[in-house]
Amino acid sequence: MAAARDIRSPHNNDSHNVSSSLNFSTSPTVSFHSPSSGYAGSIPISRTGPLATAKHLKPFATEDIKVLLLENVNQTGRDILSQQGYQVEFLKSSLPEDQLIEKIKDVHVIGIRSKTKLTARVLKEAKNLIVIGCFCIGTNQVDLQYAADHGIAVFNSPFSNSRSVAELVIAEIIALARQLGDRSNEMHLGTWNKVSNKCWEIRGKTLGIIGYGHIGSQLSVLAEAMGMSVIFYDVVNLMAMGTSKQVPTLEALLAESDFVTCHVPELPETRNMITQKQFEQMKHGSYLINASRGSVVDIPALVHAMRSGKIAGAALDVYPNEPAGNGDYFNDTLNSWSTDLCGLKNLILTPHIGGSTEEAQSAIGVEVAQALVRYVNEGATLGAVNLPEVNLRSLTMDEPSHARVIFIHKNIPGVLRMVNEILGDHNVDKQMTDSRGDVAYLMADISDVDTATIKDLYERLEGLSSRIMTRILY
Ligand SMILES: NC(=O)C1=CN([C@@H]2O[C@H](COP(=O)(O)OP(=O)(O)OC[C@H]3O[C@@H](n4cnc5c(N)ncnc54)[C@H](O)[C@@H]3O)[C@@H](O)[C@H]2O)C=CC1
Ligand SMILES: O=C(O)C(=O)COP(=O)(O)O
Repeated sequence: MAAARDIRSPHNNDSHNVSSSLNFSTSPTVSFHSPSSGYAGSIPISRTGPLATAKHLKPFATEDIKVLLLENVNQTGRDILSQQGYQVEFLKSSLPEDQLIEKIKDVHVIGIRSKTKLTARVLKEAKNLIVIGCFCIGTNQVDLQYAADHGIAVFNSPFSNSRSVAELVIAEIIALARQLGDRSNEMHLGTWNKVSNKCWEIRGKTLGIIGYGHIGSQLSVLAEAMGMSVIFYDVVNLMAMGTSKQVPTLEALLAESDFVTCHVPELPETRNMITQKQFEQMKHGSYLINASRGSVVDIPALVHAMRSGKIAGAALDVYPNEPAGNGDYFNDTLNSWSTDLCGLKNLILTPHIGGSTEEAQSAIGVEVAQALVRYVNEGATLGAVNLPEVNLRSLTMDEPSHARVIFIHKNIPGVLRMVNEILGDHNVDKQMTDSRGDVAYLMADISDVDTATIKDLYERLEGLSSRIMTRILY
C-alpha cells in the first residue's frame, strides 16, 4: 500500500520534529492498522464506486508521532494509539507543572483526564503539539482558547461516563437518607448503633438537579423510577424527562428540594454557586451532593451549614485541589479545611470516582483515541471542542497522487483567495472550510501532486501571515 505522509508546521522554526526536517522517508517497519468500524474517516467512498478501498493517510513516519498519556488512560485507548505505530508513553498519574513542561516539549499528542492542567504557560512550551485528548467529559482543565489560537485541536468524550455518575448519585441519595456511611464506619470500629432517627425513605422526596445536561437528565430518569419527584434548574430551557419540571431560579430549586445535586460545568458563573446564601435558602435537614467540579461548592460554608444542622448530610466527589495520583494526600496541606470536613457526620467523601467504572473508562478510551487517530492521520475535526468541525470523505487507493492540505489560519478576510492562488495550479477535488471565532480550518484534497510540489505548497502556505498551522497529508 502506498504510504501516506504528513508534513506539518511546528509553532517555531527550530523544532526538530518531522515537519521541519521535511524528511519524506517512511519507516519500512511501521505497520499501519485501520481503526475499527464506526470510524468515519475510514469509510471507503470514492468517485469510482462505494467499495473502493480508503487510502490511509498517515504521518510520514508513524513512529515519529510521540504520544504522552497521563492519568491512567484506559488500556483500550493505549492499544488504539500503539497499534498506529505511534510512540506511546503512558503514566499512571498526572505530573507537576515543571515536569509536565519538560515532557510536553516534544510530544505531538497528549492524553489527559480531569486533573492535568494544560494552561497557556504549559502549552506555550508544547512546540510540536497538534492535538489534546481529554479522556473525560470536562475540558475546563485546558486553556481551550490558547489551544485554538495555536492550531491545537482538543477532543473529549462528551457522555461515555454520564451513566456512571448518575448511578453513583443515586447510591449516594439512599446512603445519605439512611446514614449508611456512618453506620458502616461505626461497625468497622466495633460499634452496634441501630437507629431510625432521621433516617428516611427516598420515595416521595424531591430531588433538585442543578444543570440538566447529559448527567442531570439521566439522573432525573433514574430518580423518578425510584419514586422521587424531580425538579431542575438550568440556564437553558430544556425538555423535562418524565414528569420532572424545570424551575425558573436556583432559589426556587433550593427552597423545594430535599436533595440538591450539582451537575454544572466549571465556569466563572458556577464558581461558588453553592455558598452560605444558598445553604440558607435550602430546606432544614436537606442534603447536598456535588459530583461536578470542586469549585462549585464553597466547602467552609458547607462545613458551617452541616455543623448548624441545616444540612443533614452531604456527598462530595470533587474538590478544589485534588492530588495528582493515588496515596495519602487528603489533608490540610492539600485543602486547608480537610480536617474540619472529615470531622462531620453523614458526609460521604469519594476520590473523584464519578466516572470511574470499567464500562465508562473503556468506552472513553476507544472514543477519544479514535478521535485522536482520525485527527492525526486524516485531519478530521469532528467532535473537536475548540475548532470548527471539518471533515472530507476519505481519499481512496485509486487516487495515489493526491494530497490533503490542512491550513489552520486566522479568521480574517482574504485568506481563501490567497490559499486558492497557491493551490490554483492543481485540481482541487474537494475542499471544506469553516471558522469558529478567530480561527478557521481549511481542508482541501488536491490531485496530481508529487513530493516536490507538496514541499513547495507547504512552504508557500507557511509563508502566509494568516497561518497558524499547515499540515499536508498524503
Ligand atoms: N465526578 C466525575 O467523575 C465527573 C464529573 N463531571 C462533571 O459534570 C459536569 C456536567 O457533566 P454533563 O452533564 O455531561 O455536562 P453537560 O454539558 O451535558 O450539562 C451541563 C448542564 O449545565 C448547564 N449549566 C451551565 N451553566 C449553568 C449555570 N450557571 N446554572 C445552571 N445550569 C448551568 C448547561 O446548560 C447544561 O445543561 C461536567 O462538566 C464535569 O465537570 C463529568 C463526568 C464525571
Ligand atoms: O469526565 C469528567 O469530567 C470527570 O470529572 C471524570 O474525570 P476523570 O476521568 O475521573 O479524571
